[in-house]
Amino acid sequence: MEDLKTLKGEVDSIIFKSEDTGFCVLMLNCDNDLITVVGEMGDVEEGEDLVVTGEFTSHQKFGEQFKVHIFERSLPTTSAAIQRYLASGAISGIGPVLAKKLVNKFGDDTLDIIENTPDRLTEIDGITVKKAEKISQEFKTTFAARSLMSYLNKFEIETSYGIKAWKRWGNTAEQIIKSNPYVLCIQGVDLSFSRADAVAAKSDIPADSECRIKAGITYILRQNADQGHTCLPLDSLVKTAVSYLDVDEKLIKKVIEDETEEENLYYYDKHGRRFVMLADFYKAEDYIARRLAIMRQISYDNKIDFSEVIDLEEENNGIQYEKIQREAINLALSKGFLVLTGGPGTGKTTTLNAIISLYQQQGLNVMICAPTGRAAKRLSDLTGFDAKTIHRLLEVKHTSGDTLAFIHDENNLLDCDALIIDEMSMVDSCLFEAVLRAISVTCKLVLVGDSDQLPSVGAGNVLKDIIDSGVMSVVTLKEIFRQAQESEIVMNAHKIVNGEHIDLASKDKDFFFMQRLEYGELQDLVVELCKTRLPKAYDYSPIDDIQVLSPTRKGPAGTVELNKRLQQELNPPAAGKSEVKTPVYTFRKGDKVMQTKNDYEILWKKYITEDKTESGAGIFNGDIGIIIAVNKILKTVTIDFEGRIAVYDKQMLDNLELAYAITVHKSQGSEFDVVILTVFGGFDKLYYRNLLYTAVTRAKRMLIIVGSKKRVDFMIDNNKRTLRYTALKNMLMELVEGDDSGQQTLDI
Ligand SMILES: Nc1ncnc2c1ncn2[C@@H]1O[C@H](COP(=O)(O)OP(=O)(O)OP(=O)(O)O)[C@@H](O)[C@H]1O
Repeated sequence: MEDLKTLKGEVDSIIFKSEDTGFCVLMLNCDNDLITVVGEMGDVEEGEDLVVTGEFTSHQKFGEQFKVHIFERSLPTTSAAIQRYLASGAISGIGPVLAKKLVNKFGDDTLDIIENTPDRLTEIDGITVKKAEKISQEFKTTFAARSLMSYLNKFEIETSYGIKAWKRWGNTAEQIIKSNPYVLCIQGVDLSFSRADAVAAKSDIPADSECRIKAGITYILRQNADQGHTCLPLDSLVKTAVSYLDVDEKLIKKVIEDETEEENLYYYDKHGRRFVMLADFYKAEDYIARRLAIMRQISYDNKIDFSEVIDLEEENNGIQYEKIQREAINLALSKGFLVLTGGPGTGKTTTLNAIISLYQQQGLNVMICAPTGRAAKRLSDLTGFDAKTIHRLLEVKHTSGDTLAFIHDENNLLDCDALIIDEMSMVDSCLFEAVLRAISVTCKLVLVGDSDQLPSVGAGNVLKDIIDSGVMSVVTLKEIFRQAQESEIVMNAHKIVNGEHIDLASKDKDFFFMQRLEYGELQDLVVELCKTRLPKAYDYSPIDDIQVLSPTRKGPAGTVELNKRLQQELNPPAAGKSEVKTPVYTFRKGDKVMQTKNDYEILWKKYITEDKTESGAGIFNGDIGIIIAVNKILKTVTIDFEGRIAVYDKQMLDNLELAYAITVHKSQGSEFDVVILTVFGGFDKLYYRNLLYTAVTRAKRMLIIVGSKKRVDFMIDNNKRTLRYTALKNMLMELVEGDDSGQQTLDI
């Protein structure tokens, strides 16, 4: 940033412009010198005057470019520039012909007349009073957008935030932001609190102003929601807010009180302690609790015995269900609500298949879904039914402000009589609320999952809260079936979850341990296994079959470093393989990549046959794909996400990572033929039992742990279950308190 320069000139031509991000490539005419200028400059048009501050950078292929950090724009002043500006289509309703007529008539005053005395436009043939008004209005709207971008740009806030604010508040955006810059932190615009705080400080908004405290409290609650909490104890929230905002405790308490009166925040009291909840989480957990309580009540008397149909199902399938499996099937048929839980190999899928089959025999329309694409695919493979992701089932609806809404809700229910959700441990409170809103109260619901897996990425602990409430029908399968006992992956997973140390010396089955106590050696071994040993010995594909997992992103055994090594070995640079660089990674054609954030707007296309395509929107956190093309000029990357083809621009690449190695958290809900897990070094708090259990249960055929035996034992001993503050369990218990409807929690 030391060599910042300022250029002034007129926009000669626009080479590329992204409507979503505001990223532009344009030619700027600076005293008849044409300079390539790149950066986020929003809806800039040909003919405009620009003042850009930035630096010259050298591009391997395109030569010298000027990279913009800050830009200011002013409207063109000369007749020629005004004509070019209007002819470019900047103001809708004016094309090249009308632009010429206007400038011929009004010369340098054209824009002034359009803005301030539009009735004079009627002096031109064909412009009615109505059209003149419309043109003037259009000009003012466009001008307001430009003014907003320039205003934000003064604080070095990127145009992409301006575009989101503009979409949200339109013409009034600038005014709203000037009086309260913290509105930029709302969901959908998503500027960080500290950046909005910097704008406020420069705009002389006092540190103890109500708008700052409100935004600060929301920020603390949202940050904690990102860690999984749907609520926070009032005392901790106040303490954190006092130190973070450096504001008097009384003021903080008063703002929280006011916010609860406005219903932006809610209090929830449990075990004599007061908690504070953001409105969306309060409403989600409250709704879930009420709906489940109703479902429980509806099936209060349904104690029908389905033994005969279960006998028949056994006969048809040549299988004898265990007593506990029969109980689960009977509950699913009679009660209409069931949580089916248990570790690997305990018979969940077998039980589920019987439930689905019997539902269908009863003429019920059954739908099955899972939270991620990979989990849905696995479920389809195991059950033979077409399982969808929850997002696809509910169908994402686009709303202003980028908030998530679904086409299926209480006004447009899903046409199903029974819904099965697998990998329920990954479903957060808001998503489960959306599911319940989209099904009728009489729709049967079976939730399948393993509550010992890591909890959902989003806030809430739904599966565990429902189980721990003790008031809903839950069947826990504990016995490991004989076939599954053959697998050391399965047996060791159960030992891990029970806190038993495992035998790492065994070498003859599917579970291997390779000790490496030096980072370089550890990386070398991971590379060697992926690149040569496993492909040679077992014909596993390094990209499709093998997945490297690590508890952490950081450090030599973390995913960032491992990805760089693996990329270098598995997909090195080569002539004809174009690439694009981001601050963390270089992305190259052929790379295995992963989306790291839910993005409901990314468009994709799927080729069904050569000339038939299906299209849709949404690439989600954890989706893994392969880069099939890189456009170096536009800095776009085309990715094949298991058949869905999506094009990413520069900004979207921020949410993309190399995926030769991924964190255990990101692997939730997926299974891979071979998992190589690194367990060495790193922060103690990332090395705990449930994380190891989740990693081990991702492997279908082979698991190889590379690292330190001491660290593996430490993980098994560290039973710090991540504490989550949530309200659902208590809400449910309160609602059914004293109601003895005979729900069963079977734990055999
Ligand atoms: N009643 C039964 N009698 C005999 N074998 C059974 C029975 N139930 C399940 N099995 C077998 O036990 C093994 C594990 O069952 P299943 O795949 O249903 O478990 P799961 O809990 O879904 O496991 P995972 O979570 O690992 O997929 C399978 O081989 C299955 O065929």
